Amino acid sequence: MINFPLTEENLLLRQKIRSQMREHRRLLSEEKQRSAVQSVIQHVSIHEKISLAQHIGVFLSFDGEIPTQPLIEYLWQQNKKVYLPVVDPVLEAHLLFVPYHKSTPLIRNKWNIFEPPLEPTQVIPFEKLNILFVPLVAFDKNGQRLGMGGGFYDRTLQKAVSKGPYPIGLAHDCQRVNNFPIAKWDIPLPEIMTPSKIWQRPS
Ligand SMILES: Nc1nc2c(c(=O)[nH]1)N(C=O)[C@@H](CNc1ccc(C(=O)N[C@@H](CCC(=O)O)C(=O)O)cc1)CN2
Ligand SMILES: Nc1ncnc2c1ncn2[C@@H]1O[C@H](COP(=O)(O)OP(=O)(O)OP(=O)(O)O)[C@@H](O)[C@H]1O
Repeated sequence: MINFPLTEENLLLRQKIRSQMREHRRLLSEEKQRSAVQSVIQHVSIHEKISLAQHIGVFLSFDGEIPTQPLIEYLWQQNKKVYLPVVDPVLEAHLLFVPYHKSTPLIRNKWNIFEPPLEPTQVIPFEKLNILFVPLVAFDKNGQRLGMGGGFYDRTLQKAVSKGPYPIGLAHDCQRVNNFPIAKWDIPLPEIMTPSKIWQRPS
């Protein structure tokens, strides 16, 4: 459902889908969350692009997202370098990526999401990332995504269109919807991993 520009009604529909999907994922049991990340690690372990990658952007989960810490530990074991997003204090609604090691201290940002402290000298040039795992709230079979509504990853993905990391969405199966109103700034993902399968964007 493409809509340029979004009508008031469609903006409201996007909001409604966001709150429903956030509630669904928050209601998943701890057991379901634990098995979700183990299934994702299985997909990751046989993923060719990931096996070739050196620098991988991930995120620290909140609000019922697939818990990424076990995935990060798996990537560390594979000798991958892992990076986390930090909200850019200068460029509004942009993300910077900084290294994440076992000993990196973490602080809560204004949404209670853990972030490493921002050391400007540590920021990796975005195009050096090979893979970027992307959080999302809802997705469809064409790779369209709805995020938290801040536009952070839309802006980040725009930078990845021509050069930069290969983006892979990460979500629970229950976050898939048949369709939702798409905005002109929404950038579809080539691939979305859920516990049950990898959704490839049809070409
Ligand atoms: N784990 C993780 N980290 C992430 C994201 C994410 O989706 N997941 N983000 C992906 O973009 C960015 C954070 N974006 C966020 C945007 C809005 C809200 C939020 O809670 N908004 C309030 C409403 C705020 C308002 O409108 O005043 C809410 O929904 O209750 C949280 C995070 C960067 N880090
Ligand atoms: N590439 C962009 N450049 C400038 N503004 C943008 C861009 N992408 C999104 N925005 C703005 O950001 C706001 C939020 O966008 P949207 O509702 O699509 O966020 P989202 O995809 O849910 O969030 P996120 O990308 O952080 O997960 C919109 O008002 C939109 O105008």
